[in-house]
Amino acid sequence: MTKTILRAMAGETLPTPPVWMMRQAGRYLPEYRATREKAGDFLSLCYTPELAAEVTLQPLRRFDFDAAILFADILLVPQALGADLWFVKGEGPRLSTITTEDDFAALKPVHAIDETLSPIYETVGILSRELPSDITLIGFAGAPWTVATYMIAGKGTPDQGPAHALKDENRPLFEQLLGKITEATIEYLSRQIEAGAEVVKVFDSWAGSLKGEDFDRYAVEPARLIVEALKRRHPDVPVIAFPRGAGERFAGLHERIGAECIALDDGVMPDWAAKHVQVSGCVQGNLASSHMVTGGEDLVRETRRVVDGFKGGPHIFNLGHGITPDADPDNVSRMIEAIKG
Ligand SMILES: Cc1c2[nH]c(c1CCC(=O)O)Cc1[nH]c(c(CCC(=O)O)c1C)Cc1[nH]c(c(CCC(=O)O)c1C)Cc1[nH]c(c(C)c1CCC(=O)O)C2
Repeated sequence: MTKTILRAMAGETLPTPPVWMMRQAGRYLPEYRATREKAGDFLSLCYTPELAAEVTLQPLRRFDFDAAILFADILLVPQALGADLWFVKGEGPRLSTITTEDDFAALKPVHAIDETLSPIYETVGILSRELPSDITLIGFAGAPWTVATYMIAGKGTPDQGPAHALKDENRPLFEQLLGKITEATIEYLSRQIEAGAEVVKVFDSWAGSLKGEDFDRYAVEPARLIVEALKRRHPDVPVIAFPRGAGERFAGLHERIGAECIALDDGVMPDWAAKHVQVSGCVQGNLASSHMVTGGEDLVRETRRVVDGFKGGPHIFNLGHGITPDADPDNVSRMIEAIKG
């Protein structure tokens, strides 16, 4: 086992952490914008395997990254379950909403998702053949709670209010929806692994808005179920869980979820996280993505602080959240230089 990402996820402390970046294929790169133009729109890009593979590979041609992440989106699963999905320029995703028993009953069965998602597995297959042998291929899906927040509201919301409201007003329906997304996610990630994904990551971008017992029931438990089911089918494929905004609740999550790696956002300090999270296994993170816009001495200093903070244990360097479209690609090079020298 030579790939650095897999070594870190197996618990090895490396002299230099391997690095990749959330949204590393994205609008901050002119070559991404050109390929997206060629595809016509974002969803066509996701569903055209040759082009999706092309944009996945673009950042690796520029930067010394140790992993490639499949180019797709967490909202393809709701679409595969029968929700309408479209993107409004400058605003973000829109979906048909699930707020009643009838809406839920109209969704397709879980086994039908492959009809929509097979081009994604094809992209994974292309990447698994074309990637350099030292680069790890990461597949991903959204976590059930985060995906549900979009399915219930029909769009992104600052506080996930509509999903919290459904949870309070019709908990059985809310739990049925989460259960269905959980099952679909297990199938989707299994197919990605069978097509060649070497690691899978579960993005729970809105986990932080779940309070008290809700965090355990709707962030931790679905992630645990997904990991458990994947381990039964693919025991050797490591998992990254990213319950963004978990704060102090990041402590103990390796054990509770069963994931080899816990991804940290920039809301926790490396010193704290080394002591309370990294003691239990590999961590990924957590430079604030704003440094990719502002650059300068702060970028170098903060990059070193993250590297030094986690140097005592297994660590994969990453940002705390996705790189933004206004980022300067030169700052990515500076960050990697500060990590790898
Ligand atoms: C919540 C969420 C989504 N998608 C995703 C999340 C979870 C992580 C997070 O919190 O960022 C995850 C995601 N989205 C995308 C990836 C690809 C892999 C990667 O490079 O990390 C991944 C892992 C591509 C994308 N997904 C999207 C883009 C931008 C699309 C474009 O080219 O216009 C990319 C590169 C679109 C998207 N997709 C989503 C939103 C809210 C948006 C619009 C926001 C925006 O416009 O930046 C849903």
